[in-house]
Amino acid sequence: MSCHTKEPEIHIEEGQIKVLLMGNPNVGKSVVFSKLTGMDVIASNYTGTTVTFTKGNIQHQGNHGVLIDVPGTYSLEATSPAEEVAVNMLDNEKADVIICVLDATNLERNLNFALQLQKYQIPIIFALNLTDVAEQQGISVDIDKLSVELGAPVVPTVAIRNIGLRDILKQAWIMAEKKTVDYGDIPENQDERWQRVGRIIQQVQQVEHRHPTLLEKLGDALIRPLTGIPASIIILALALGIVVGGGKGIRGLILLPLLNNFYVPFITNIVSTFLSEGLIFNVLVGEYGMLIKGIEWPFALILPYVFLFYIVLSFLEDSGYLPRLAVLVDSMLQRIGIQGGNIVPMIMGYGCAVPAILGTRASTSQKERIIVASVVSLAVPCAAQTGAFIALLGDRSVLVLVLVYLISLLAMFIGGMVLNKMIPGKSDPILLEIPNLLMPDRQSYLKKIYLRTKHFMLEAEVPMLLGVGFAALVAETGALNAVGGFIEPIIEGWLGLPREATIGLILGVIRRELAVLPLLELDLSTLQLLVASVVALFYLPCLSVLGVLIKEFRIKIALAIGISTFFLAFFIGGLINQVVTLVSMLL
Ligand SMILES: Nc1nc2c(ncn2[C@@H]2O[C@H](COP(=O)(O)OP(=O)(O)OP(=O)(O)O)[C@@H](O)[C@H]2O)c(=O)[nH]1
Ligand SMILES: [Mg+2]
Repeated sequence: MSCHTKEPEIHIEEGQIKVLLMGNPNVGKSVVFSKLTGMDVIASNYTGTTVTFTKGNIQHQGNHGVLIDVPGTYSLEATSPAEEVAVNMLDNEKADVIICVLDATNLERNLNFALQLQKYQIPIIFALNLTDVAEQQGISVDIDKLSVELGAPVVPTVAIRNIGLRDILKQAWIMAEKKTVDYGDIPENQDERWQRVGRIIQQVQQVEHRHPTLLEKLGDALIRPLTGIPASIIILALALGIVVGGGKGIRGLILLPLLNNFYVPFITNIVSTFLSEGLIFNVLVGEYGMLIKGIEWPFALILPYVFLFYIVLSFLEDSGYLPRLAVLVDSMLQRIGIQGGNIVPMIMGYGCAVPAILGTRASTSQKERIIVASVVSLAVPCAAQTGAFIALLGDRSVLVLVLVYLISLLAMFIGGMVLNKMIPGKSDPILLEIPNLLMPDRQSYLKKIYLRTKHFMLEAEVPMLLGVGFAALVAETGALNAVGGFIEPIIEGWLGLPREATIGLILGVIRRELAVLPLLELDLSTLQLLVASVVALFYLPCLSVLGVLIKEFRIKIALAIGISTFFLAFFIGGLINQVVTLVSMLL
């Protein structure tokens, strides 16, 4: 998952070979890519992790080449934008070699794809991956026979442990030398192909019937409603407990005391030795001081939650739990016109909406993509905004905190149903693939958490500093009064909030959590907290989300999403204020 969306350009120099990494979804291509290139790309245990291509450099004994990580695809007739990327790469890139990764625990389906690839007449090396999991399941494959059947080298690999990868690299150059290949008779149609696959499987694969492992039993239990639903409730509650409780602990016990007892006096002292009180002094270390809030907000308030959220999310991703959750909620989601598989990008939206929206590329219908992207932009608070909500409400009113999240769920559901009715077309029923339940690989798990947290810090700190600086200027120069006076009827009349709440609305344009954080500095009643939080929840997708919406859909759709969330924010927030005020007057 990455918050930047620029697609790399492929540039090949003289003498370099170009290698495509292809295969069915979720077979370990991205792990192979990371290991061979040393570049960090995200790998997760579900279909559709990679939705665009990434290019990296490889070398072997002084030879150089370019390796391209491609989204997984079930067949060469693309059914989703992600698969389209893969098929286009094959058609247009003139690769010297293809490394086709096969899942040893799922050989039949993988071989079907392998045979389809052969018609391109490009040299192929097969990496028979996940052989560790296959072994646990009692599956063994005769590598030599498979290699003869496929007319190409087959290398057994365990990508997460680097096993077999050096061999793959060596073979890549050997095969690139061969300009022509001969795969013999390539099956013409699907039926012939499946028959051929069946014959190969009979020749090369042996399955020893043994008792299912504990992980396999657990994996099954998590899908069956009777055991799966209670388990999902426990898992989600546990996840919430870790993020909310853990974040609060880290913040209250470690970060805030450090900040208030050491950092703030220290920095205020330094600044006051150079500056006397005045505008610049206040912008730096005053109420909204850049050096105070610009550090406190991202590091002490938001970071603990973002960090813990990624610890939990990455675990759910790598274990293969998310597709299991998707099966359980499938019937609920069908009601709003989307398949269960879309729960994956939706859950990712609780981290950041940008990768969530990109993740919809794995979806097979444009209608579903728009529904998921809209719902995530409208009502799913990102990890940073969740941190801000907890900071604002955790101590003052847990009830409001719970209400905000219930309202968010309700809005997702209603929003989805309305869009389902509004947008023509229907979603294709597709069987969701359930991966093996895996124990996350410790090294890649930690790396992923590190990458995501680092990315958040880089992405959040600059806008946060600028935003805080802007807020300080506006507050110190009195410009806020001018703006505040202009929209007073809305802020004070309709929403019942103090004029200073306008700062949140101005900053919220930049990032979602900035719509919430300025409220911390105000003394709000419980009702005001609720109203302000609801407005902040729906308010606007942040700038980078708007950017990705424009890129992924047409600008018209991006604008429609932006404008509707904006108006809904004021409408729903105000409605809550007016209704509660009226009811309390009547009582
Ligand atoms: N046990 C084990 N796990 C593996 C191995 N190779 C990959 N994995 C895990 O399998 C999952 C899928 O890996 P990815 O690299 O994301 O798969 P992909 O083929 O890139 O998937 P898409 O991008 O969705 O097409 C991840 O959770 C990996 O950690 C392996 O050899 N053994
Ligand atoms: Mg991938």
